[in-house]
Amino acid sequence: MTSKLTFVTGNANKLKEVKAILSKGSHPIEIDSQELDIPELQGTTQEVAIAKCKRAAELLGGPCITEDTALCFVALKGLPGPYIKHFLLALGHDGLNKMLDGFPTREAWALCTFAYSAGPGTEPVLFEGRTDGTIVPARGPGHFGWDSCFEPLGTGSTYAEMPTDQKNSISHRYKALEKLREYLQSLAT
Ligand SMILES: O=c1nc[nH]c2c1ncn2[C@H]1C[C@H](O)[C@@H](COP(=O)(O)OP(=O)(O)OP(=O)(O)O)O1
Ligand SMILES: [Mg+2]
Repeated sequence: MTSKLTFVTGNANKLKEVKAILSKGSHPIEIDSQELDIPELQGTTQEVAIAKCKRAAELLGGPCITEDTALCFVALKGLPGPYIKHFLLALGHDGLNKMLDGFPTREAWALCTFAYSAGPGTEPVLFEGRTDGTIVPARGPGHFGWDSCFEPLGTGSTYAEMPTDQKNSISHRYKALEKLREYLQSLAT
């Protein structure tokens, strides 16, 4: 039995990965999506995620999930973090690399925060996934954000160079979704 879940996002690449990941496994979850323009709070990744999910549930008038992805540089104590979208837009892959010139490390971590709301007026539940890696000069297709300049630890490839299934088995998004899947299964039993 698959349960349908609404994912509120404006990012087609994210939607594709979420559908691919949740359609697999012993308890597949079917996803439909709504593109709502929700302003993103400034704050910690948790605060940003909770505010977005609360707003999405209010606008939808029902249960939903939302997701925020942060790219955190060790040398910058976790920044750009949830503001990566603006940094990527302004600086591009080269600029993200140049930001780290002169710092002792190019290590970074990708952090995915899913938020599940049972409906308007309820407190969203958060599910986080983290993948450690290094910021490298872009390699591979550039169609999904900073995929081409993030090389997960021990893989020798950037996310962009990996086959989809490989990224979807190690990514920050996969790890967060597995926790969300477990939670939804616990609700169903
Ligand atoms: O796996 C990923 N690999 C590479 N880049 C990624 C990934 N996941 C998000 N990204 C990019 C999209 C956006 O530039 C920023 C996060 O911003 P974020 O607000 O979470 O995404 P978004 O505004 O595009 O979609 P949404 O409508 O779900 O908020 O990092
Ligand atoms: Mg966003």
